[in-house]
Amino acid sequence: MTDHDVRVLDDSQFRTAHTLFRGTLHNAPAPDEQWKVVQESYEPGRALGAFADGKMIGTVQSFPSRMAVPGGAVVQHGAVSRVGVRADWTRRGVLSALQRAQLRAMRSAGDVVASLRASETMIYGRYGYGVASRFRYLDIDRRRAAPRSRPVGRVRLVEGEAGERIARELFDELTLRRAGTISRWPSWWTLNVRRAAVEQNLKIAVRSSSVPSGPSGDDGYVVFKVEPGENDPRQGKQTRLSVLDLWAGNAEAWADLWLFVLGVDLVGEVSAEGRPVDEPVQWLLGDPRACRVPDEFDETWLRLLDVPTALTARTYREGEPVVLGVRDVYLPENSGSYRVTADGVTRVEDEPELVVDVDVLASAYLGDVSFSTLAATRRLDVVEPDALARADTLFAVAEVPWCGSYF
Ligand SMILES: CC(=O)SCCNC(=O)CCNC(=O)[C@H](O)C(C)(C)COP(=O)(O)OP(=O)(O)OC[C@H]1O[C@@H](n2cnc3c(N)ncnc32)[C@H](O)[C@@H]1OP(=O)(O)O
Repeated sequence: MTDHDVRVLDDSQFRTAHTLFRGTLHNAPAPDEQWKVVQESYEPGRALGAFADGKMIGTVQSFPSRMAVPGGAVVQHGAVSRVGVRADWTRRGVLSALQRAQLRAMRSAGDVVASLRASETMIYGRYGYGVASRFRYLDIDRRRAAPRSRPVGRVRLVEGEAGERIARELFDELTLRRAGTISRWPSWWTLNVRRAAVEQNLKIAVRSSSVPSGPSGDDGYVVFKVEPGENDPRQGKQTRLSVLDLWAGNAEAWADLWLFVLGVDLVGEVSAEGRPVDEPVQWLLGDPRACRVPDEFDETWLRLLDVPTALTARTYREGEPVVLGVRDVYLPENSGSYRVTADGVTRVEDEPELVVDVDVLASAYLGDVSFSTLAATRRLDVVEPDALARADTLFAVAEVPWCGSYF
């Protein structure tokens, strides 16, 4: 018997939930103007609240989305966000109750996977979420960078709603190719681009090739902002240009967009966050040391909600089969043995050769970490030692997973 219960919220309760969540991040309630934009991002049926004595004490929410998995298939995805429990109710099992209800609700709604960005790394593993992609920060000393080439296509600044419209169209065209990328929901753009465009003076530059490929010829964009720094007469103006969102349909467009931001005058440093770990920006530069990687971070915390469907959705490399045993406490119907082969996956009664908790399977699922690494760090049970090499071969991917959308 608990002293709280969990319910699906109706739209009259969304603002209370949002205020509660902001409070758990030590932020004041959203002012009315901001709430007008934020409320569109609450989806009926996807926001839950925990209640005690008739008062909301915790909340979780998810956005409807899709995610690309290795091999190119796209699965239904719940993007979990706005998780918070009031400070006077923490460590009494409220989040656990919310998670139990949310995992069940998302699975029932047909979400094959869920993902989130974790405020702290100790929270979500117990609920079956595992780190499945990483991102990195870049800081480029623009005056030292000495780019090796010049743009070969055309990069133009597009202002106002036209810029956002082109960026959205290009994003929809270019995402869901790399494993781990997700579709964005309409309010993502309203909150992260339209509102920020006004508040933070965001700029959007669009790249087109000299030989048009698609109908518009546009094949990439970058959203960035420039924060003027102190005017120090010894060093010139230390102004920072931050790359917030950069997507390109091909290598030429990618290089042109980076060369464009590196070419903006009166900027001391070009920085970026949330970039893929395999992005070779330093190779564009005459002085590769001008590009520093100050940090690498966990990005996607992935939850396989429907393990058989998720395992079947991705492809596998040529190799000998392996039998994986999966343990899932919160969604026990996922527990069992799965025979993974180059041709697909079947549920079996065989004894497993490797046994993983569902959060560890999530970490291996997009290909970011191998079973051998997980075994070496004591994250899985090895019944049959030579199964590790077989699992590594089957799950290997050519390109590291990356999401590139913060929520
Ligand atoms: C996707 C996102 O939105 S990320 C944002 C997450 N929200 C925040 O960080 C806001 C501030 N924090 C909070 O609101 C709360 O502390 C929450 C939501 C993180 C946790 O809520 P709680 O109701 O305290 O969690 P609950 O009591 O169910 O904890 C379950 C277990 O997780 C552990 N746990 C929960 N939070 C943490 C934490 N931050 N660090 C370490 N362990 C934690 C608890 O100790 C407990 O362990 P036990 O089962 O061994 O006793």
